[in-house]
Amino acid sequence: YKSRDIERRSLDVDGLKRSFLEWLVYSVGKDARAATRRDWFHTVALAVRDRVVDRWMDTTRSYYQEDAKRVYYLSLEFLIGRLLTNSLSNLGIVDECRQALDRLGLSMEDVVDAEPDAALGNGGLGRLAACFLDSMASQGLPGYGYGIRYEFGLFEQRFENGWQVEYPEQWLQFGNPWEFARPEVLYPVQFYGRVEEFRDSVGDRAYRWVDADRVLAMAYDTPVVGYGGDTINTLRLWSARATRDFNFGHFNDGAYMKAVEQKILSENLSRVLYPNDATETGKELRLKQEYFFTSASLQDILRRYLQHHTTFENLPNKAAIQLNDTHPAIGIAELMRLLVDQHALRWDDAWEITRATFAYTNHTLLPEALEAWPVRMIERVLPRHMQIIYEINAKFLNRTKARADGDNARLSRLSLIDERGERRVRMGNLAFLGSHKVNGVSALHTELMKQTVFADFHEEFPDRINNKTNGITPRRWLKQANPALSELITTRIGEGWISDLSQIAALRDKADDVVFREEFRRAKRKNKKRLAAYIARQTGEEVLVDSIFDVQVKRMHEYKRQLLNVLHTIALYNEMRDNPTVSWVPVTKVFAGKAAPSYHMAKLIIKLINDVAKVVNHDPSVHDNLKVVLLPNYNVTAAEIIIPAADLSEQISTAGMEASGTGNMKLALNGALTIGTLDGANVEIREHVGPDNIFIFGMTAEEVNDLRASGGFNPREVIASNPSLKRALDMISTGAFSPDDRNRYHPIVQALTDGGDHFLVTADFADYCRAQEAAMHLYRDPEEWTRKAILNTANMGWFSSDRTVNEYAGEVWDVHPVHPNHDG
Ligand SMILES: CCc1ccc([C@H](C)CC(=O)N[C@@H]2O[C@H](CO)[C@@H](O)[C@H](O)[C@H]2O)cc1
Repeated sequence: YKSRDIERRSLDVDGLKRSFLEWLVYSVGKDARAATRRDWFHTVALAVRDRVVDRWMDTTRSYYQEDAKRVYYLSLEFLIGRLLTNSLSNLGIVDECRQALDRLGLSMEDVVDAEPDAALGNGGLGRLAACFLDSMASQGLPGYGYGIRYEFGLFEQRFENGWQVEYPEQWLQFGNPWEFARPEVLYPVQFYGRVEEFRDSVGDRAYRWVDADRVLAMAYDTPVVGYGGDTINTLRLWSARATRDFNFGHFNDGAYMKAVEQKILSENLSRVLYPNDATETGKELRLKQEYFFTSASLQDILRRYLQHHTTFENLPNKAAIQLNDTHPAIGIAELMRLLVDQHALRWDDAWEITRATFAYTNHTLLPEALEAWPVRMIERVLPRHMQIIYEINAKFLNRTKARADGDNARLSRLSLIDERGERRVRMGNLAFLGSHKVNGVSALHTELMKQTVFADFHEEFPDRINNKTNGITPRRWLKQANPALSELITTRIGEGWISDLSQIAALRDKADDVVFREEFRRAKRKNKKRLAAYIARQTGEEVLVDSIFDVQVKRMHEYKRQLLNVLHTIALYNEMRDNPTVSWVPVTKVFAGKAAPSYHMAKLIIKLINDVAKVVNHDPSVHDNLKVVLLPNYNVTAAEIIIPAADLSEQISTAGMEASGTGNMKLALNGALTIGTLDGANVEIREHVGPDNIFIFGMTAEEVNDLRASGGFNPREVIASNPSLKRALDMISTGAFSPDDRNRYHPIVQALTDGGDHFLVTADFADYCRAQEAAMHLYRDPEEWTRKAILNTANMGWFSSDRTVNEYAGEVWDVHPVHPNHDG
């Protein structure tokens, strides 16, 4: 059915204006005079939905009609951000909407700013999932996202006296106009209970999971508008519901809290996102969240499949399930349970189908981030799954034993169970074993996976590990975030680059075009003015627009080495104070990023940056030559303001520790020059932009490994031999930046000295300063700087997530674009 009222779907200014007024009055229930910015946002969003729903249904209908193979991206995180500009831009009606609002006396910016970020993720992994959704829809691939509809997303970060303080992020407070509640899509999910063994109809041993607690998973669907609006895919997020909202028995006994206890406890499952982005907490509720959304998603996937099929051997040809890290890896045991216990398949058949259906992406090698759930906990929370994991392990080790010829150390490394100390289930091993393909997220990372965490598995299954270097969507991260540069590019090479970023290479020869360079600089300067205004609003600091904007924006983590940047900042500060007559290149150090609330060292680094900023920004002896700002509450929307304004992109992690990075890609695409180590995707960025257009420094991953293995590294020696490093560290340790608490930074200084400087900050300091000087020196030559900046933008085409998802589609998922027919 399609509404005959074509008005409702018209994309012209008048049609939009009328829809806005319709929705405001009849849905938001407000008169234009009384409407708030938020009311107008809801109104515009509802009107945009009208322009989406029909094509959404056409898309889904086409998938059914063609019984197309679908991709299911299972992720505990989707860092979506705002959706209004994205939807308008992908539908191609941004200007029409702006004009319609204008005629109503409204500014588009005000309406856009009223939308809260959907911050359903921590950082890289969550944002990658969101970029992949945009790319799958824009490439016409039948891709579904499955996750959790957290009531509270990633916390709001505020600074109080320079310290990070977390506040609940209530994104749903005023409702979410983009989601469609699906109360009829409801699945039971069980926890606890016990397993009963029985003989099935043919006398075979069978198992049933009984006396378990039940929670209901209810679906909320959000349309994913592809570029051009041809394909509109679905993001299905699960919300926990109690099987019984209210217990009258308890109520009648006056036990009011008990009356709603089950409801509260059940709904806790989708209450809040765990704010750790690289340290597993081992909390039972986290395990239950992982199982909750995975079980509901698999039940939904099988229901959809069984609408066209009666037996399961075809499942791998109709569904590709991607595990976004190990967080949904329990899904392997869950699919086995559904196939064996509920659909009575033979074990081996079920295992073949499971392995052929799943694929797993690893996003980190950090030991503390690799999930390993206590056997005792899984036995209690998911008793049947623990049995199944044991069975999988037994069959695997029996099969492997022959090949291991007595190398028990190897067998115990391969085992799904870590027998050392408290017995734990290695979720990475389970994910690897239960998948037909396993990938890393950059060329270097994938090689390191084969050499370290999965070395034994790589030997066992030499053709399973493959590389899929990350990417970013050029729609949000260039077209929408940087209209100044996008319009310039489109005027020069047309707009094909938006859906095929490889076309941006046509800008290469524009690097030598002095006029284009001037226009490129003007676009950058416009973005820098916008950021300067944002910095003033957020921190009160006035920064010099023509200073070099040296940007490090990412989660706070020791391996990302914000500390190395701070030490350089202090060294530069000292040099400027020592040489006030020198004509310095003015520098604005821009930091932003959240620390996991329980990660105290990261929170101390935040305080240090704020303390250094306080001293430097108010020291008249360096005037405006150096400003340090730490912007609060870094999220997708803040990134869209900061990234287009950056001149220098800080990608300075200890080599071998950043799996890929994606901020590095966004910054280079927006014309920033990278200063970085040969880590993660920095290696491939250098290959594409050219070694002359990037500032590389520091040890390679191999050198880091050797140095660590040698055990011979003594940071105190390095510090003693580097006066500017020593001076900077002495200032920190003597309270130069914390006169109110001189020992505040003892833990940091300790970690960098006697603590062995695990992240090799002191070891890379000198070379980092050399690279910084090279960058400052080049910045004195705007023409040469701009030429290199243009060559960065022009050579970042390969880092589009369209390329990445097409590689997955061809080499892992075996899925093909479907072109929905919209003239149904
Ligand atoms: C169990 C707690 C936890 C939560 C999240 C994670 C993520 C894997 C951390 C993460 O976001 N990793 C980042 O993933 C990006 C996308 O592939 C990469 O670009 C980053 O290098 C990587 O740090 C690990 C552990």
